[in-house]
Amino acid sequence: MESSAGEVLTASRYEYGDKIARAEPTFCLQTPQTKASSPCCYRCLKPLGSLYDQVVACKGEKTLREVFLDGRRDKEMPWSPRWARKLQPGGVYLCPRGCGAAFCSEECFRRADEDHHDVLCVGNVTEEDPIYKYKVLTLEHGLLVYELLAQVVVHQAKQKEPSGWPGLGLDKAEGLMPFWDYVADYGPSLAGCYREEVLQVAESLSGGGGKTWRGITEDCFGFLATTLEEKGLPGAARFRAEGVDHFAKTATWLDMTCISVDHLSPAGRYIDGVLKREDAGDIARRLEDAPELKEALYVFAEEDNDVEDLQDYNDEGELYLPSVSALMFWEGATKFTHSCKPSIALSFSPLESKIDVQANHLLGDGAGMTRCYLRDSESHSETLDFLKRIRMECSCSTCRTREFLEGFEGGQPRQGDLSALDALGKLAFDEERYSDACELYEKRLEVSKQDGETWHNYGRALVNMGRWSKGYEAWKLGAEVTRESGSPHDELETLMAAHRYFTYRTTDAEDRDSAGAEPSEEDEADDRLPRHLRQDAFFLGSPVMTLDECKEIIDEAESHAREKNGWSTKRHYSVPTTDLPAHALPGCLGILNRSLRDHIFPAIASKFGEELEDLQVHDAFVIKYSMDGQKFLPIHTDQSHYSATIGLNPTSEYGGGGIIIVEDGGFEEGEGHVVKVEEGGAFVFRGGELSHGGRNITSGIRYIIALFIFSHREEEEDVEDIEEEEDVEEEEEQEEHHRDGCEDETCNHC
Ligand SMILES: O=C(O)CCC(=O)C(=O)O
Ligand SMILES: [Fe+2]
Repeated sequence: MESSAGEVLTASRYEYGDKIARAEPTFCLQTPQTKASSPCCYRCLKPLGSLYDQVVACKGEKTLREVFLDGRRDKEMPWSPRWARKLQPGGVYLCPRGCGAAFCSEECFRRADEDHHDVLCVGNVTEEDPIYKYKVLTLEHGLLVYELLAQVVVHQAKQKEPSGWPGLGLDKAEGLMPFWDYVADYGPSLAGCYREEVLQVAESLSGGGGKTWRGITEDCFGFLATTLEEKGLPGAARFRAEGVDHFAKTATWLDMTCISVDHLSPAGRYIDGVLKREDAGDIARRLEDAPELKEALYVFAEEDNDVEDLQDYNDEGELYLPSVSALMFWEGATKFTHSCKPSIALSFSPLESKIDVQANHLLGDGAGMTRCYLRDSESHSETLDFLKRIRMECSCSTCRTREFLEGFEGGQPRQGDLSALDALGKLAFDEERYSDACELYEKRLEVSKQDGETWHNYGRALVNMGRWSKGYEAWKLGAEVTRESGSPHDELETLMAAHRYFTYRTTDAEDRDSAGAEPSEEDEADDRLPRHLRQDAFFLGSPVMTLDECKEIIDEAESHAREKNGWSTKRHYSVPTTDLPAHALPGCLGILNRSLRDHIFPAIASKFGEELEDLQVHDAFVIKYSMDGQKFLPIHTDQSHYSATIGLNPTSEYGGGGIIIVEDGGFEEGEGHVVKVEEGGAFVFRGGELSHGGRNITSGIRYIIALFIFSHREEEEDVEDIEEEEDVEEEEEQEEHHRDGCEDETCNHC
């Protein structure tokens, strides 16, 4: 995709999370509630000023002018995160007409004026002016979407030719319901950041207040039309002629297509960062010299607590941190085909003011980029009904799968159906709709029991759903039937070999007692890890293998690679590592099995409350990072409940390297915590949950053993949870059914 309009809508191959394109937002609007405490550019939504300015502003006690013009913008902060360097000290330009709008530069102000701000600015108008009245009306009712709409309308009315509203896809808007019906019917799907107000208004209006939604919209339309006429804009007559219905339908389309932005402001992120750091106490002490900053740290806590209390509140998510919420319109965002399981996600990078188009799941060659226009999940029939009204085709693969499976009506698929089952199964897998994938694979296995590839994929889908035991059973069964049929399946054989070779699974109490390697008290409060990771990761307190053993494993792996086919690069599907499976290295396997039994499993059991006999290694392999081979491993999550990295050579033998665990919602790519494991040491973490990767090495060689471990217990509980949830949902549905007064005599519920 090249242009900001997002014209090119097919992708080449992208993995989950890959950035496909970047674009500038067309129009932005920050909510009034967050404007004062988290000041951002009126046009592009970049945070204004320096980190210091932002922290001072977050108390909301000073006006923007006071914050930015008090001459101390560059004051140093006690902690300086890398991303803060991207903030622009001094980059604040206030609208010279005095409306209060603040911009990141004069250029941004000029461009806003060119687009719409010269008309919409209330800096030099009286209370009698229609545009003033428009703003008061929308503000009163929290109608942020009408404010954003005004920007689009003015921009369009400035054009001489009726070129269509920029990228809005008017044909789609025409088929929609006007905003007043949309609010009534689809209220819950409104953009998150202003739904509260709009729903409140909806409620008060339905209670018989003087005005109606339609009345408010007619007033808005009238004020705006008059303004365009008074300013003599070329498109004024056109706007008036299109009428209020059209205006209200476009509001609906804007609401559906705009991007709802909600993130911590720099001050919020800073405070969060301070509180997550081990040296928060130190930082707080240094803040004594900077009273404004100290106050800012405490301003969001209810009482005058100490730093430890604040840290606890923050860890529990109880501390309110200053944030930015806004609506954002990007022309390109209206052009994607709808899918209930969209292939892309749109997110906003505030420091650069860019919209990122990211892959939501694996996108194969030429796969269409799709976006979901419905904000909250609705029932499938409601979705279809809605799409019909906006004349959109449903490209949703869930629908296609349902239709296809229902087509069998309990019968068996025929030979001719197999390729369609394969294709839908692959699509479901790529889109991470694993239960659909399982249903499709099960259907296929009804007629092709000896198809190893289907057994393999079926097991993978189950494992990805967290149903480890069932997935393993599928692999085992698949391996048996394919072997019996005389055409064993390579990958199933490898998987079986891995399990046969890990023999440490002992329930022998004596063995367990002699192990005695549970993590010590010091491990529980491991100061090598930041606080927020300690629930999900730990270092083992003592070495899990000797230095000689580490060396023996490296030598064995290298000589295996020399004598056989080198290192493998194809063993892992989405994030390929340069590795050798542990079960191909008999010496390594013996050492590892001992280490698992004596050290690693007891430690996991104790730290995460597991039973030893529930733990099972799913995969274990020696990885080699080198300058002329694999240098890093992209950010990912593992197919595991717990993952472990065992260091095999000293960290002094390579530059860079280590595991990087990234924080969700980081301001900067690569922001995260780096963990380095010394030879013989081990680090264990929730590999299926924490996003992590192998950090780039800059010199030398890094050898590790990576382990993927599952727990049978977690799976059982997960399945129970799902079943419980389903029960609750069914109960709720039944209750609703009764409330609605069912009149069907044959109804099963009544
Ligand atoms: O390099 C590391 O320590 C991490 C390896 C890893 O994440 C993996 O193999 O899945
Ligand atoms: Fe990993």
